Amino acid sequence: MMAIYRDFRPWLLLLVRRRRRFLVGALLVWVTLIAGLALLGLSGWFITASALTGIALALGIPARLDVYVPGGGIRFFALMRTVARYVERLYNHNTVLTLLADLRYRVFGHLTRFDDARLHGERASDWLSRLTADIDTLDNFYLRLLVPPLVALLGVVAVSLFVAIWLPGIALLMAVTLGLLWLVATLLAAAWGFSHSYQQVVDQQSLRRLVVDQVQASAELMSYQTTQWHRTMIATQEQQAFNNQRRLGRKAAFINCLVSVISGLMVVTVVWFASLVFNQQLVTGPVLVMVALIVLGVNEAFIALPASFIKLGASYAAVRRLNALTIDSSSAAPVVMLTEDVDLSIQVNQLSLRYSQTLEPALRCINFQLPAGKRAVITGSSGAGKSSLASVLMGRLKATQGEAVVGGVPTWHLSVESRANHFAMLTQQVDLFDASIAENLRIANPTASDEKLWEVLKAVALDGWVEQLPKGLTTAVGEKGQQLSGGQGRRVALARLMLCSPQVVILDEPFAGVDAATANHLAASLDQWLLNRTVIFFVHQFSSLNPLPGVEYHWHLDAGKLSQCALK
Ligand SMILES: Nc1ncnc2c1ncn2[C@@H]1O[C@H](COP(=O)(O)OP(=O)(O)OP(=O)(O)O)[C@@H](O)[C@H]1O
Repeated sequence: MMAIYRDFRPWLLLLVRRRRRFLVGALLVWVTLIAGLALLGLSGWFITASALTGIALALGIPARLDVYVPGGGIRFFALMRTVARYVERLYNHNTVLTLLADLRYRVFGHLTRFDDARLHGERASDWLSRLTADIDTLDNFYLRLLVPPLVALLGVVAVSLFVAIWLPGIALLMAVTLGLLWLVATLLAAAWGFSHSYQQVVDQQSLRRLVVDQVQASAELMSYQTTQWHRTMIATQEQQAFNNQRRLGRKAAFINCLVSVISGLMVVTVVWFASLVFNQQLVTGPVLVMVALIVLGVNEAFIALPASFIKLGASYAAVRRLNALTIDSSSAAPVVMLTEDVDLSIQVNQLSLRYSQTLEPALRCINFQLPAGKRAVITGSSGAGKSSLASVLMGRLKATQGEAVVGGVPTWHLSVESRANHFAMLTQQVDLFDASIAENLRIANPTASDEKLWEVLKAVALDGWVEQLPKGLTTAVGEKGQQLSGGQGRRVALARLMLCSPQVVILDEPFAGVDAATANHLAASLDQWLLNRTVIFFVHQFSSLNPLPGVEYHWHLDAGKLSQCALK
């Protein structure tokens, strides 16, 4: 129980920050409920009183009934109920959207502090679940799990006090029974459905993963003739999820049935006791009907409780997964801004890196210095550690030991803004958005003119190709740039890089996927653009096929160890 509270606590604290909104929202729900009960009770009283007065007059017994006050009261409560419900819906939806923004802000805030290894360590479908389903589950928390039980409890107090004016004994019976009903609809429902609703989230997550794999790897599954095997896995997982859901459904139905039986029995008992009191002429007929109707009406506050509380386990599963993000990002580094006129030389001291899931370090005790405005090349075979070193230099990965210092500041400690303003990197895996060529280029510089876009496209030898496309710059590149060849995608990414003005540039395999003539063209353009910038090229081999312009230093990486080489 304590562990559950501990896990929910940070998210409840978010609600506490908005406590005024929360309380006003709950008050509006309560006012709507009370207006509904008053309308029901007063209407019952009025109809019964009118009928009895009519019968009395028909029998020749003198009788009198003021129809104006109760009639006015009925209109007042009917209006109040409608207005309160409208305002409550408006206000509480606004609260939920505000909460959603708080939740997303908190989760995205944690994500921005992750390094590359942590971000890539999770599957895309898992991130999708966390950013959509988990947050949505939590955002239901306020409207389904906090406000309704509070309003139901306050409703019980108000109704019991009201009934106690005429029938104190019956009011006590009602308060006790409704209290019991409250416990059944909240705590019992939550405890009973906890493991199943928790499992439901786990099952959905597994299903989502399997289905995303099936779609993304459909070509491989088909070529190895394993599509059927994978489909069977999905079907098995689906069956497991169905079975669990069925069990949860049965429990929910049982709790609902229990709530209906208890509330039904309570209504019968109240009417029975009230009729005994009526026989003793301690209470009038209209009051008896009014009490019976109010007791019937108050059940409304309990109807939705079991369905919400039986899913507490699902909220808990979502909270635990989101909490894992908070814990992971708690080692966040302080953020330091680089001043504008700082000398951006690169200095690497005793730098080592080991990924959490590996035994061997990817980088071992690396030392080198690159003066500002100079160009270097770091070579290494596949798996030697080039991309890892590039990520550490960019401050996207935290070194296990030692540090990479740029402009006198360890890169890991640099603010996102400083890195964006001063650094640029062409990675091996380029990311293009499902947008037009122009939109993909303008990510680097939203105000760049069409002329500027054509200029950088020319620098990467793509101008001719774009010119002959019917839609030119507005041609869509497809999801992840799938409508471009690998080499074209990399050149669009390189052109995008050339639209910014970084002082430190890291180019990981800049000529991969292009022929020798295009590589020479790119080298000439880069030579011009890289003027006065501090540059490191990462390549497998440094040869005539790899025309790296203006390089003055050459280091070689071998199994994470760096050694200096003579320039040929
Ligand atoms: N996210 C990761 N988690 C665990 N190990 C990793 C991760 N990324 C890289 N490694 C490991 O670190 C070592 C260096 O990898 P890295 O990608 O830096 O090499 P590379 O020289 O860039 O290779 P390539 O030229 O093939 O891209 C490899 O042994 C690799 O398996």
